Amino acid sequence: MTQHSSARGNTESGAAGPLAGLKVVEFTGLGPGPHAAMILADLGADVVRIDRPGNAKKSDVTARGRRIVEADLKDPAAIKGVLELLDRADVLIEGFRPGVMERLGLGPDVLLERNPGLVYGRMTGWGQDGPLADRAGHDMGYIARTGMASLIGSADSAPVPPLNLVGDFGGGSMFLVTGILAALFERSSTGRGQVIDAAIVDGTATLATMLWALKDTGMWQDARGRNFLDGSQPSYSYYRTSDGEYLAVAPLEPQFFEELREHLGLPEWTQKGRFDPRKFDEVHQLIADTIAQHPLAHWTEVFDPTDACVAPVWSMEQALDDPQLKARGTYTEVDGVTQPRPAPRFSAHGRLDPRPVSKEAQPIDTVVRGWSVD
Ligand SMILES: CC(C)(COP(=O)(O)OP(=O)(O)OC[C@H]1O[C@@H](n2cnc3c(N)ncnc32)[C@H](O)[C@@H]1OP(=O)(O)O)[C@@H](O)C(=O)NCCC(=O)NCCSC(=O)C(=O)O
Repeated sequence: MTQHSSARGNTESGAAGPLAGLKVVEFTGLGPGPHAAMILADLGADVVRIDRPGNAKKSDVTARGRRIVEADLKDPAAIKGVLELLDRADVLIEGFRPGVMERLGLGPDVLLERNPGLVYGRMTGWGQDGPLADRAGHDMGYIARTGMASLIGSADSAPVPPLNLVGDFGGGSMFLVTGILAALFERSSTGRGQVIDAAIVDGTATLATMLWALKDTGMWQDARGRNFLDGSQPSYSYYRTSDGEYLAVAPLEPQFFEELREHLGLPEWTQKGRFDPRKFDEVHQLIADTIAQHPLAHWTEVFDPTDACVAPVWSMEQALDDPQLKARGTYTEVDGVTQPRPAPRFSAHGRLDPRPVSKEAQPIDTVVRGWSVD
């Protein structure tokens, strides 16, 4: 019944990329689960998304590159088709509250018994166990409990939410993808799949390992607005230009700060003074006053050819015209929708293009037939 010896079996996706032939079933969730499924699809996997009836037409670009089947999972007849699909799958992704899949008869015990090679990816905020496992949550709360939110923002203000990039995607989807790929590697020698319990709190904590290392060596304070990477130090800060835009100024190393100093005409003592908290305000003011004299375009022209580690703070739209990103083709357009291109890049495949968003559901039987058992 299972096909776990082959991650490159029959598919209808015809996709290019290192994961071509990998069969993935995604149960539509929020944020990180769909993002992880998107990354696998971007890299060529044949991802089939199981959505609620009527939802396919609402798909947005985060659903790119997938085929969609609609199924009412509370209907036993629909579950039968879903089980047939999962019998043929390499990977499952779900992001419901713990226990939801079990109540649907789609828990890991049932599915791994039927398909021992299945890699069963579970994406949650709190994890599959612990006192909060059953509680609802969002990115903001997950990163708050890891101690990370307390470090972002200035000393005299509330923490600043780093959008949902740190928790949902940095600590969430990226670790789910890592777990899935690691389990597939292990399966290639054992033939067996396993359950991946990807919790945003665990991933976020691991993302911050360097901060724990710095704290251990006395180079990091457990407080907001007191550390060299949080914008409080003058040579790692945002500065306002004469046209009301912002410049990111980040020459941490002496040789790079020296380039900044020369181009801004700062006095020599600022090289050392920038690390002295008693001089922070003075150095900050000197840099701010100089940068405020010209518009962003001027500073970009001055600093782009240097190693001063200075960059314009673009809006999303401005980023599309950034010369470096344009040269790399970081963004592209598919069916009239601007979006980031798949990352990373593979020498064997060149630059990958995103596949379009499908807004039409396919019958599940068609997909099952296409995923023939080897
Ligand atoms: C996000 C949630 C709090 C949302 O909670 P709920 O809306 O109560 O959803 P649950 O997951 O508990 O349950 C989903 C229910 O939908 C049912 N369900 C799901 N799909 C279907 C289909 N296709 N058909 C019929 N029924 C369905 C499923 O059986 C469950 O029913 P019952 O079993 O009958 O209940 C939770 O899913 C969760 O904790 N997920 C893990 C963490 C997470 O994803 N957090 C948000 C990250 S995004 C983020 O932080 C951000 O955007 O910000």
